[in-house]
Amino acid sequence: MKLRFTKMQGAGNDFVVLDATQQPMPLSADQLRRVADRRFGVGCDQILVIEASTTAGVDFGYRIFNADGSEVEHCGNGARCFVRYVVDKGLTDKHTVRVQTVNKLLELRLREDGRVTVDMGAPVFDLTQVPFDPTGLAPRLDHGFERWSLALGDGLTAEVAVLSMGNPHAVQRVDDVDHAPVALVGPLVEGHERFARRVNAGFLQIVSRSEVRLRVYERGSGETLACGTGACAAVVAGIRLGWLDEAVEVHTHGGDLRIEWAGLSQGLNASVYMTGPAQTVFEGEIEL
Ligand SMILES: N[C@@H](CCC[C@H](N)C(=O)O)C(=O)O
Repeated sequence: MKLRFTKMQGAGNDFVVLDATQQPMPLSADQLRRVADRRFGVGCDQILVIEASTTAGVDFGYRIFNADGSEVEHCGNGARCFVRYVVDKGLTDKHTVRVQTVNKLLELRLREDGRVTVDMGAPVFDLTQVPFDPTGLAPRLDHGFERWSLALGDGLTAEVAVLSMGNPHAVQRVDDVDHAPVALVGPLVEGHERFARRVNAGFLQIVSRSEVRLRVYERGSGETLACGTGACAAVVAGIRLGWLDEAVEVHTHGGDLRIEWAGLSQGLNASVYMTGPAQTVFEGEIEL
């Protein structure tokens, strides 16, 4: 079977985008892994599948698969590439589109300067929804928000803030992201037994109240150059812990994202807004 694809990237988080608006594209987990493989396939962090929608007020369906073939709920950088794709391909003439993921309705806006702003929805702090099991742990509280000490084995621990942006995140503060042990600690947090569906592990360096640096070891894909939902989760955690103001520039190894959340002034269920780049890299066809 021949598969036509578009390769895209947002702040260096890269995607294979598949158009399933005309016909369904039921790929097996093996086929998804092959597409994502950087040596035997196209290579990407995530595969994004664009589907037609039959729901009133919803323009498209949006399915997301990690490089390991697992289907996930949300992808922030992917959402920006999504709107760039449907506009560039003429699948819509709207510059604000509404898309349905497996658990969220997102509004994506293509701006005049080519960047994209996404209403990422409200963060979720209910631990059962992350899901995270804190049984037997005593949280450390700052400004009323918890951080949990996770035992990682061999005397290692990580103190993480836990929340969901539709997908699960555990954010820890580090002094310097360049020297943070992401390759060692990332997988231990990602697969920690307290996270029943695994978790994205964020490493956050505070530069000032409006500027941070971030690395994320992503569930199902390993460390990526940027993670949009990870940036939202890290900024929301930093705001709740009293470290950050409501608008924050996030520097990742792949580019910069702007994250805004007015949760302390407008209520915890205020939406998080993310703005950043989205680009097409090339198009092609792969035999599966
Ligand atoms: N790169 C993404 C997140 C993709 C999904 C994530 N790995 C998960 O399993 O939840 C982003 O930009 O948000």
